[in-house]
Parts: sequence; structure tokens; C-alpha cells
Amino acid sequence: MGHGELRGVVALDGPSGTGKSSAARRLAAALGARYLDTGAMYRAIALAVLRAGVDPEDAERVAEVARAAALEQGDDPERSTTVLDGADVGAEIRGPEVTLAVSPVSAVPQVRELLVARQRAIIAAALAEAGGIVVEGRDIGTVVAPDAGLKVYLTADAQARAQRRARQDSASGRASTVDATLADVRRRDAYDSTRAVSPLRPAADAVELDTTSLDLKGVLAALVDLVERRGLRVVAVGG
Ligand SMILES: Nc1ncnc2c1ncn2[C@@H]1O[C@H](COP(=O)(O)OP(=O)(O)OP(=O)(O)O)[C@@H](O)[C@H]1O
Ligand SMILES: Nc1ccn([C@H]2C[C@H](O)[C@@H](COP(=O)(O)O)O2)c(=O)n1
Repeated sequence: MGHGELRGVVALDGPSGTGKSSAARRLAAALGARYLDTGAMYRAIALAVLRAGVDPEDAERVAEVARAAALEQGDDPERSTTVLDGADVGAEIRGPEVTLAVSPVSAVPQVRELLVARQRAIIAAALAEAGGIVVEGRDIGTVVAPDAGLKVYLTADAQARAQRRARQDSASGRASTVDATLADVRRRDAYDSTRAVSPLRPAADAVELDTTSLDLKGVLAALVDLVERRGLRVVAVGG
């Protein structure tokens, strides 16, 4: 068992742009835990589908590509890596082509089955090695880790989320407008929450946290408070 302060699994779910990745990474780093970005795994499979020249809506061929892809998702909160077929694709999976393809790809039941099994294996290894892990996505509290010690469902106004995403795009040199980003955010929310398998929704026992008027420091403070109230934070003894 490692010396992190978090014991067990924290599940962070919610729609696109609510701050799951930013908050999960910071929480894991603050509590000496591992961090798993499950969206990056779906994005990597979407990239493999595009590279193979397969239509993201062709479920059968998408499942074949997913089975053949060699995917390694890291769980270090200081440096979250996504390696596809031997190369780091961390930047490429954030591009607009992958963002457009990822919703249909992630709706394919065989893709979900494959990735959920891998996510559970990563979580089990992290618990054994570090004692705690923060996992973020769309179905963590409902499907991947239904026994998580804390489940948080992040929300924020679509307008605020689009503004955040447009700022992020412009900081990374990608041209986008708030209107176009808002349309994309709404498209993905609709697709992700209406698909047949594991649709985006809060777990019955999730705590909802609206981040619209919170900055990232405020979100982190609220999460640490929830972790402490659940008794999931242990203070390491000795050095
Ligand atoms: N509370 C906040 N206040 C201001 N900016 C924020 C806040 N939360 C996140 N952001 C910014 O919004 C952008 C999107 O955040 P992030 O990637 O963490 O969201 P996400 O929920 O993981 O989105 P996705 O599901 O689409 O990957 C980032 O640029 C991040 O810095
Ligand atoms: N557990 C998950 C994580 C992600 N997805 C899908 C739905 C998202 O639109 C897409 C990309 O995720 P993001 O990187 O934006 O968090 O992947 C999912 O279905 N289940």
C-alpha cells in the first residue's frame, strides 16, 4: 500500500467542460493518489478509428479497431499519458476531428465493455499500489466503480462551459468561437446522455456540485471537504 492520503475511489462524472479533468487531477495530486482520465481512453480509440479510415458510426468495424488497438493509459496526476500503438497521442486526441468522432465511438457496446474492463484493472492496481485513485468520466459512479467511496457529479451552465473550452482552445492555439464551442458542448451532452448503453447520468448516491460560479481552487476545496466528510482522507503517520 502506498503513502497517499486518499483511501479508496473517488468517482467524478458530469457533462463536457464542467471541469472533471482539471479537478480530478488536482485532487489526486493533493492527496497523493492516482488519477484516471477515462475520456482519454475513448478518445484514443476514436483516433484509432479515424486512422484506420473507418466510419465512426460503423459499430461493427469500430469494435474491430478497438480490439486491435494497443492502448496504455497512465495514472500519474502530474503527467497523464495516453499511448496508442507505441506513440504518445495526448495532444492529438484533443483535436476537433477526434472530438467529433468520440461520441459515436463511445456509444458502441463492445468498445465500452473493453474499456470498462481495462479501467477496472487500472483502478484495482492503483488501489493496491497507492491506496487511492480519482477517476473521471461519464459512467464511473454508475458502471465502472459503483462501490466508489465518494461519487461527485459536476455540473455548470452550458454557456460557462463553452467559454472555458473556447479559452482553452485559444490558449492551445486552436481557433474557436464561444458559439461554435457551445454548439459542440450541447451536441456532445445530447449524444452522451441519450445513448442506449451507460448514458451520462448522475448515480443515485452522487453528490451534485455546480461549478458555474466556482474557480478551480473553489472546486478543489469543495472536493477535499467531501473526501474528509466521508472519512476517505487518512493522515500518514511517520515519514
Ligand atoms: N471552475 C472552473 N473555473 C474556470 N475554468 C475552469 C473551471 N473548471 C475547468 N475550467 C477550465 O475549463 C476547461 C475545461 O475543463 P476540463 O477539461 O477540466 O473539463 P472536463 O469536464 O474534463 O471536460 P471534458 O469532459 O470535455 O474533457 C479547462 O480549460 C479548464 O482549465
Ligand atoms: N467514462 C466515459 C468517458 C468518456 N466518454 C465519452 C463521452 C465523451 O464525449 C468522450 C470524451 O470524453 P472527454 O475527454 O471529453 O471527457 O468520451 C464516455 O462515454 N464514458
